[in-house]
Amino acid sequence: MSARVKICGITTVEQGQFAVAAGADAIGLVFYAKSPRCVDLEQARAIALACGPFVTVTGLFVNAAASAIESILAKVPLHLLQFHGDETLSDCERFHRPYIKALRMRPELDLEASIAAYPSAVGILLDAYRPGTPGGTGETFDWQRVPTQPLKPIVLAGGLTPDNVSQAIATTRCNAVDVSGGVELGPGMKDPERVKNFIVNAKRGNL
Ligand SMILES: O=C(O)c1ccccc1N[C@@H]1O[C@H](COP(=O)(O)O)[C@@H](O)[C@H]1O
Repeated sequence: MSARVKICGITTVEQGQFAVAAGADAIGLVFYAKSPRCVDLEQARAIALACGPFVTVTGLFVNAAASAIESILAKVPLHLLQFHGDETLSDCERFHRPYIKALRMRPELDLEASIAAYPSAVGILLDAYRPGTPGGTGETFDWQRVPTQPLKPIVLAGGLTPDNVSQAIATTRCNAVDVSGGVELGPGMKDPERVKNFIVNAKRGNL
């Protein structure tokens, strides 16, 4: 099976459309004010509606207030929630939507126990750990740490690029990848060529 691909940090309708045209299975809208990729409600709604059916529109949150998430859900048609902070199981479950939980690969992280803590997640996203930054760092982690028989489907993230994504999939045997910085010209500016190459290389399958 070829890998599922999410292009995260889409900031314009045009970027959403070219990601979908290039074969993205999912796009990500960042609702985290400190990110250079943060979108407002109007932008987010326009992008979500422009992606067309059968594309998973994902909302990324970092320790957001429940009321803020509710306001976004009332306006923006999100299919999947991505919790990228320190959200607990009940924080993730309270919206009754499919969700993925991001775990940052701190050296001392008990990965098995951390995955088991989110039994209702549709997947667990593994990202690099940089102290003080919740994600989107453009940094990789040791792919050998990805479990070969995980309790939950794994989404691999962190520093992926068109050049390393095939190797990342071959090493981890994950069937979903997420990228932000590795397909950009600058923060928030997706590069159509890099997006296309990333998707081609991810979907080419394991090396
Ligand atoms: O993209 C962001 O700005 C962001 C901000 C805060 C938390 C997560 C964020 N992005 C997610 O981080 C990972 C790795 O991104 P990168 O490819 O290394 O740039 C990915 O899952 C993004 O969705």
